[in-house]
Amino acid sequence: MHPPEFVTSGLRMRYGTTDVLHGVDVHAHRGEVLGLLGPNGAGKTTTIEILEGFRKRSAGEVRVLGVDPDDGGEPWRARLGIVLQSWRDHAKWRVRELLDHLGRYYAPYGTPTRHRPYDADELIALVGLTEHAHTPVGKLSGGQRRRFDVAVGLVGKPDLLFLDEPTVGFDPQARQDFHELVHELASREDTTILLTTHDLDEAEKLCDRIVILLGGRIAADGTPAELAARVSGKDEVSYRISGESYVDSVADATAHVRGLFERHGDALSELRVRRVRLEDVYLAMVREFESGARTELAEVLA
Ligand SMILES: Nc1ncnc2c1ncn2[C@@H]1O[C@H](COP(=O)(O)OP(=O)(O)OP(=O)(O)O)[C@@H](O)[C@H]1O
Repeated sequence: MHPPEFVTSGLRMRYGTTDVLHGVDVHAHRGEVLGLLGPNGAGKTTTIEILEGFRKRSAGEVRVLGVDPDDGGEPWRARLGIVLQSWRDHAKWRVRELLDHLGRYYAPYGTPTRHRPYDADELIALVGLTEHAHTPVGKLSGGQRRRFDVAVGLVGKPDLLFLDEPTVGFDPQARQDFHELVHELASREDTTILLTTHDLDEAEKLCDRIVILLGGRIAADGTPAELAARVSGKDEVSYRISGESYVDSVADATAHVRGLFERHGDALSELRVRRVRLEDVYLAMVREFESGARTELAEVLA
């Protein structure tokens, strides 16, 4: 197997006297879509900015495309694609013009297998902005602007793409288009993608693997199915019998439903089975973490 496209080991970050990353070990292989989840302030952006070479870490080992980001030169930078949480300049440039302009920076870094940059029109079509190719960037709507941000991140045909909350402000159609785009980039272009999102359904759909960061520490790392299995036994079966409502938490919903029919037959109605979703696991972990943090604080204050 190839070495990971990026890897951190014992990554620590301290702002002033506050530690925000306490030894984070995370990696992704080529073509993998990795989701970095966690509540506000967990350290996601800090982690991404260290990988991008925008922030100097306090301690730990980091390799991104085989290079320490603190020493990354232009050829290294040209292989990264970055979509920041917000980016507000270039208002007067038009969409096509600006992509064309930015694309030129990447031209010398093309390889026989990876032509750089993207053709501007192809890229504009890919993010669904063809109708706005000649609109000044400052006149795009919020969601259109976000599509444009994604195009800026992609223009150099990156090997490794960082997406920090890429779908904020997307309407449902834009969201679905974007999900298809991510799948296509990972499968057809072998692009490795690290993304943060607060939309758990999106993470479940998009990510091959998910890392949950809580208070600057990794609380979980696994496929969406592996994480959901952590609360296995918790499929929810709800139903009514003779007007009374019931909700059961069960390991094997099929067997449970069979038993219900055997015992109650026609008296059973409004049967629903709800499988465990990533959101349930995530919220349970965040609640557990927060109650632990409150206990710790109470102990300090006592
Ligand atoms: N430049 C800075 N100086 C001091 N503290 C900072 C700085 N940047 C971030 N922090 C702190 O570091 C912690 C982690 O912030 P970070 O932005 O990495 O979180 P996040 O997980 O990306 O959050 P969000 O979901 O809100 O984007 C927060 O407590 C934040 O206040």
